[in-house]
Amino acid sequence: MNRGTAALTGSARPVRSAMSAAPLSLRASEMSSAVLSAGEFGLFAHAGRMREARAGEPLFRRGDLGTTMFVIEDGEVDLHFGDDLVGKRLGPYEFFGELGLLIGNHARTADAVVARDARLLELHHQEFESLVDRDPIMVGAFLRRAITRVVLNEQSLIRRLRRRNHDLQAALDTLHATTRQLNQTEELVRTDELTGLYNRRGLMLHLDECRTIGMPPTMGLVLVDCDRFKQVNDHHGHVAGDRVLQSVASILRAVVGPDDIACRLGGDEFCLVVRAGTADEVMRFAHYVVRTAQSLLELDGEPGDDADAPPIICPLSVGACLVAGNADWTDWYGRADLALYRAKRSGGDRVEWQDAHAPED
Ligand SMILES: Nc1nc2c(ncn2[C@@H]2O[C@H](COP(=O)(O)OP(=O)(O)OP(=O)(O)O)[C@@H](O)[C@H]2O)c(=O)[nH]1
Repeated sequence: MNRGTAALTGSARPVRSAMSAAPLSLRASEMSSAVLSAGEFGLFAHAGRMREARAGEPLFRRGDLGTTMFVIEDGEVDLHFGDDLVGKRLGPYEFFGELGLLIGNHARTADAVVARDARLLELHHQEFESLVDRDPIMVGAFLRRAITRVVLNEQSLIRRLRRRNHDLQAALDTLHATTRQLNQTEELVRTDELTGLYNRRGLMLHLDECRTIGMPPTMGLVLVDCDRFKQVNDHHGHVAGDRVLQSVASILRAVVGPDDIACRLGGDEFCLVVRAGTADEVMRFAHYVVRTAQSLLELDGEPGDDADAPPIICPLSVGACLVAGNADWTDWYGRADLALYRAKRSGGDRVEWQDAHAPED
């Protein structure tokens, strides 16, 4: 055991006067100082042991149960508190690990590693107790200082954690706002601007999503195309044409349930993808669309109306079919398009059905 007192009395660098001289008049910053006075160092050296430590040598690790305190006589020691907490570098006459000394078997809160070759005084729990008789005033003052330091450290930690919580909350809020914006953007990308229905991209993405969670064995596809729509544009202008397209969208929106999709594929072509297991179910959707357009046309052309007023709707041609859930869109569309083609060729304003195995004309 190296008591090291000779080294202390001459070389000790008193950072301020002995604590016992005026402990009560000290400011909080001084009360929390981790630097020993020459008197304290000399007293502790009576009971503790001096030891040499090489740069890089670990003195203790976080979580180790400690019963000793260290004072640096010469050299430097780094304390790492882990995570993103700021570490500390301690120099001559600074002490650390005092909770191990005061409480005994206290889990270390930092890794202590020698940063520069050091000469250290190590003081054990029981060794410290033996100093109480030797100089109770100085020991009392040290204890008061050590406790103040612990309390101030705790308070500073709480403040840091509060700040970090606040920063985290702010980061979460930003994240939520960004997610909301992303969702809105994604919604816009999937939506047809004129009608508010899904656009072709939206329909494809929706079908992809349905495929990942499992498609029903059969679905109904209702392909809708405006009849002689070009004439509406040519006679009444593009704005009137837009209004007709919006009316078609309203009819489709009115007929779909929560599991169905109404989509504007492009131009004057629309479709419904509906949950259906039979031809009758699909045909109900198809007839509803054509008949609603017919009813609106009748209203539009009532006696007394201005014959040259822009129309609110135009006749619609519809091709309908049942499709297999595991088939792809090209197959679905090809089949419904055959029926639509027949409806157009027959003069439009009607529904045609395409059976799975019917001869294709
Ligand atoms: N107003 C308006 N017109 C559009 C829009 N998109 C495409 N069109 C027009 O829709 C018309 C479609 O013409 P066609 O494909 O010949 O269709 P149609 O006149 O209905 O002919 P059939 O289907 O054979 O009865 C074209 O004149 C396009 O310019 C749009 O967003 N708004």
